[in-house]
Amino acid sequence: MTPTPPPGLSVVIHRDKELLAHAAAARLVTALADAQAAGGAASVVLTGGRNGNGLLAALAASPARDAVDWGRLDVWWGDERFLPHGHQDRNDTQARAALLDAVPLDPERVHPMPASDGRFGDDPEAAAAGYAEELAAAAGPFDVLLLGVGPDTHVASLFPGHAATGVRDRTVVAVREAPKPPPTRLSLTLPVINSAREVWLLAACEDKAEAVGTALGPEGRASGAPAAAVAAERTLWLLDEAAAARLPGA
Ligand SMILES: O=C1O[C@H](COP(=O)(O)O)[C@@H](O)[C@H](O)[C@H]1O
Repeated sequence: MTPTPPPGLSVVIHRDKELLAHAAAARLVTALADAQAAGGAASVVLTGGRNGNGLLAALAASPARDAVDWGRLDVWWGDERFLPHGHQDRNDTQARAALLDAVPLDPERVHPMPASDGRFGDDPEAAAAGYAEELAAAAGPFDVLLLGVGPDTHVASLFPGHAATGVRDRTVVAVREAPKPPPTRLSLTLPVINSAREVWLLAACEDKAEAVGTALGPEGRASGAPAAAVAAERTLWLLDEAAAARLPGA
């Protein structure tokens, strides 16, 4: 029997990763346009990784993208690889290439996490504190926060069993010795992630099936999977069939 999901959590399964990217992009256009209609501005927190960048590329290719008023969108990041500005492995470099450079954003509303050659120098703790200050100065909860799910169940740069994953007293944390390169990263913490109005977790392809099965399986949070600890007002898992293959009842 398939267990009943906790309140606020839902799972949508698409045929394959391309359809997932296009459907998630369409969903994001609607969510941001709705938030702007209701409140004037909207905010989104971007993720790195294959599925997050796939969504942004699908959005760039969609004629519906202009339903978003890009000049009234605040863009934040959920995590960043702590590398020099413009490095090709930085999540913000990849997001700019996939979408951001192609839409008329207000540069003042784009909030990349600091780079290792930026104003805090090569000091990730100072950079995390600086981003936390920037966040604190912003109004209101995020409208949509995107998370890619790693094959080890990590989200943002919160890895299973890693000290940063347990941090509850800050909004942004420096991550050292991450198991996935590069080892030094910055990440939002779980309390701020869970304070978003909506969090969407994206996972596609076979290599994510075990992680998805663990996070959404009977053990849930007790599994220690960071992805299982994500619980916002609305938590939406957006999967393809391959990533959903080990869900309970699949
Ligand atoms: O390193 C990272 O990995 C995850 C997942 O990436 P994927 O390529 O396995 O989908 C991503 O969510 C995170 O933002 C990123 O820094």
